[in-house]
Amino acid sequence: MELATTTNLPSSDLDAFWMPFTANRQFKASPRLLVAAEGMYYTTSDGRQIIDGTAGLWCVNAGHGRREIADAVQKQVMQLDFAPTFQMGHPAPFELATRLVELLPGDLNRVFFTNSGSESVDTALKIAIAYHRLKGQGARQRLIGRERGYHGVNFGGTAVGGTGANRKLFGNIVTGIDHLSHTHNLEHNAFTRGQPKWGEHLANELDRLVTLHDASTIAAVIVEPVAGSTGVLLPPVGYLQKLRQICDKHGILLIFDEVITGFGRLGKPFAADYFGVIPDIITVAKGITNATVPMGAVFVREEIYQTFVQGIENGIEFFHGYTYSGHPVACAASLATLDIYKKEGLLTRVSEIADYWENAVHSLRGLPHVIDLRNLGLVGAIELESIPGKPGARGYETFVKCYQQGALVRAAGDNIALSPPLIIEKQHIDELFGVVTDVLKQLA
Ligand SMILES: Cc1ncc(COP(=O)(O)O)c(CNc2cccc(C(=O)O)c2)c1O
Ligand SMILES: Cc1ncc(COP(=O)(O)O)c(C=O)c1O
Repeated sequence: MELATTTNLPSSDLDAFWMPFTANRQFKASPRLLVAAEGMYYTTSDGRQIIDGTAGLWCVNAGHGRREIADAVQKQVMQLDFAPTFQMGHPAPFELATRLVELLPGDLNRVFFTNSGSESVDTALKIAIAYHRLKGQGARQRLIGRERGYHGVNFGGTAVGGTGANRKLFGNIVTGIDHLSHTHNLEHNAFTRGQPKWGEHLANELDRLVTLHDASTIAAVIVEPVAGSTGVLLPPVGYLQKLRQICDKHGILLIFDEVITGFGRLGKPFAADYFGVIPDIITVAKGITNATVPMGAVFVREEIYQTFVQGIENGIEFFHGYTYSGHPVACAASLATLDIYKKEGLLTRVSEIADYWENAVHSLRGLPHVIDLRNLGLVGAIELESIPGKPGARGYETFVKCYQQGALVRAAGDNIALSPPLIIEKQHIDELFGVVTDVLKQLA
């Protein structure tokens, strides 16, 4: 089968696909199509090579076109394309779960497989509520998220998420939700290299919510250790540690949503390792298969799992799951991905290049409309001053101009987020920031 390599798609062929998180009319009037990818580069439908500054969508950690993963997927499809894991099984998810928990800190020993980050988040939230019920504390149903948080698009993740645009069309889909303040503050932390110094005290808001609702009604707090989708907000020094302490004090479960930070993004296997804070539950997706096949997972502490299996007399302990939980082909892709991470040291490689990356990010200071620069590990953000009355317009213009001039970046409002594959070399960093610098200089 010949793969499409040029954009000879008649415009009518663009009609049927309802694109996610996209201005469909604007895109279809001037489509940006990628037709191939390898290593650090995409090939556009008009034959241009552009550098991937976003690892696709924070997910192609090992770089594009990995033959090892393709071979593993092909072999699995021909050997066992699909088998159910409801009251049935096949070897791959058991092998993968064992491999995965070896990477986790503490006693996060058990893995529930999903198909996405959104499914991982909703699974984690259901586990938290059910856990408390099984412990005889069924009143603990409140879930606490954070402003500007992103936890996917299923009902639970939307409800605990903190971005108005992602919530306003859907009303009050889940009750019993509250939010902590976000931690972004330009007055105190602008242009900070690494973790901001101001803001630990914001974690104390959790104590205020406990006073307001009473701990007996609160099941869990869910945060992204580094908030990605909103434009990269970093935890102030001490903030996550404070959240952990307050959760422990009140018997509240702490959930780290590591869909972005998981699998080496910060220079450690997980953000939990990087910050030295072990949550009760971790959600992942994206890098788990290097984005080759959709997959997610939820890691839970041993005591949570034991509460389920001991809390139910006999039979099914957790009435939850997806047709494709532990899908053979997704598992094969993930096992091959973990092999690459191990062989190439990608779960810790970022620590070797983080300083060079940091200097590249902060080299943008003083360019037109740049009001903040943020970095940690191999994540970066450029905050641009909004055009009055047109929030997001400058970010979108920067994204389109970067695409036209040779780089894929991510616009989150007027923030430009950067999160390249972890295989990036210094010459790629120079290329990426060369394009970004040129584009920023062109901004009116
Ligand atoms: C922290 C977090 N949690 C959950 C999800 C949902 O995962 P799925 O998409 O696989 O259901 C995400 C996904 N993160 C995500 C997805 C798409 C775009 C962007 C962006 O930065 O614009 C970020 C995420 O970043
Ligand atoms: C009617 C119906 N809806 C939804 C689902 C859930 O689909 P998935 O398991 O892919 O989440 C199923 C699964 O069997 C189903 O039969």
